[in-house]
Amino acid sequence: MTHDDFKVKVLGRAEVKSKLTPSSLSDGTAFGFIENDDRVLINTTLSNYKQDVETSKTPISFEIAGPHEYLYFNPSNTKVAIVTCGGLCPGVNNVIQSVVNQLYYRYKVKQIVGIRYGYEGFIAKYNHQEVELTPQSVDKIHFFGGTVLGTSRGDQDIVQIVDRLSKLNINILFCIGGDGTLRGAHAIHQEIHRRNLNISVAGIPKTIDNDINFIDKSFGFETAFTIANDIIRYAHNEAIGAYNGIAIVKLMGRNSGFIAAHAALSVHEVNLVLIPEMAFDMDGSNGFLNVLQRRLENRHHALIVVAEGAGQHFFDSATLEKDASGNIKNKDIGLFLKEKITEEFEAKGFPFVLKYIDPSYIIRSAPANANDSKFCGLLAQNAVHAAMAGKTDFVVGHWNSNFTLLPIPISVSKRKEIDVEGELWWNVIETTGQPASMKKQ
Ligand SMILES: Nc1ncnc2c1ncn2[C@@H]1O[C@H](COP(=O)(O)OP(=O)(O)O)[C@@H](O)[C@H]1O
Ligand SMILES: O=P(O)(O)OC[C@H]1O[C@](O)(COP(=O)(O)O)[C@@H](O)[C@@H]1O
Ligand SMILES: [Mg+2]
Repeated sequence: MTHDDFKVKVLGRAEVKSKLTPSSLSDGTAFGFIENDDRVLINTTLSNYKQDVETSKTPISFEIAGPHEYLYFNPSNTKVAIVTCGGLCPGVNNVIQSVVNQLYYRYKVKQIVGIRYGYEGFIAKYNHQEVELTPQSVDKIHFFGGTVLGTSRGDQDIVQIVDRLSKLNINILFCIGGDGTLRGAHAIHQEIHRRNLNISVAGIPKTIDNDINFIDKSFGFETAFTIANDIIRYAHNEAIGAYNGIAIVKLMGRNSGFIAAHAALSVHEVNLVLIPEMAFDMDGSNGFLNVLQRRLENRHHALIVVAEGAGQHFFDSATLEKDASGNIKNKDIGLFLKEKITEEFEAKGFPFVLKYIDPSYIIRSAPANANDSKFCGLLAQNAVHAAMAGKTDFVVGHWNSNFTLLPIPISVSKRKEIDVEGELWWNVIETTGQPASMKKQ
């Protein structure tokens, strides 16, 4: 990937050149506007910088998000739509509320509609009516988890979506969702471009899985692993309450183990973490079952956190199922571990007590915690700034302490995963004391 791949698109033909009133103090000091060439480096190490200088390469960087002085859209006749798609995630209502408030109060955009039940809401056959959104109608929604607009999975016809956007005279579409939603947003942008329409498409990264590339965290992720933290601590009591007590907590994380890894790091009592990125064996002296038995022989209890996508290689790939959006439906690795442990230890006559805990949707349907609430508000404000400046096919992100904008194709080019040779995974290994490898020897 090169520097140019990271350039955010701007709508072609400017309709108006409205100006944003600067935010200023009573003494006249104004907060600065962002220029298009304000950028933050992806890699800030000195060695990387030296290497780029030596090879005369333009280092890869992201556009910094923020208010632009010149606006592409004229606020008085701008119409905006907001849609929420994919799985629930803490903070979706905070984002909806902050987009509405920022548009209404900061930009004086008064025409805002909510699309019901994800991309489905654009399609006539479902007969979902748009809802008008005002600061009053979104007043208290941030106190609640879920999404007031409703959501859905499943492919929808992009041509019909753009037909509906045109019919409603929408100028900006905010798509709140994960990688699937962003792929959909890009497809919508391409159809808009093909028809030469001036509609901006903006993404806001929602997913508890935290698997969106080049974004250091998606909103909702932190709340999800914080809820998991409590559950793991309680599970620990179950483990220590019995001789050779084993507690297994399964956490969401379809293809990436960020929730499991961060939750385990936040608890400290976890002894084994299993994630999709790490291959492991059941048998053999270094395999999972022997590692667990040794742990029990030494300490007489064990706390295991397993991400739902871990160990899928134990299941028959011929029976693989997909959800309506084409995402893999993982088999239950928690139940599988429970069965294997029971089989093995019973056959050996090794005493144990096992509790399997699957908090499932509980970690994602709650309202956002304080840090996520703050993060949601700022992501939303920055998405509005960029969209009003005519940027399109972008997702607002966060990197190296800055809010950023990146082209949607870049954000979905690859799923973000834990590097098992990287710092985060080593932190987990050092905190849990688990072996670096659980492969057969
Ligand atoms: N390549 C794509 N083109 C168009 N729509 C897509 C594409 N990929 C996913 N979508 C749609 O985006 C929506 C959300 O995707 P999904 O994977 O369920 O959730 P998430 O956005 O949380 O990853 C679904 O309606 C899905 O059909
Ligand atoms: O709601 P569903 O369809 O059961 O999906 C469960 C999946 O949704 C998630 O919670 C989040 O996935 P998305 O961010 O892709 O929507 C995954 O962790 C989990 O595998
Ligand atoms: Mg997804």
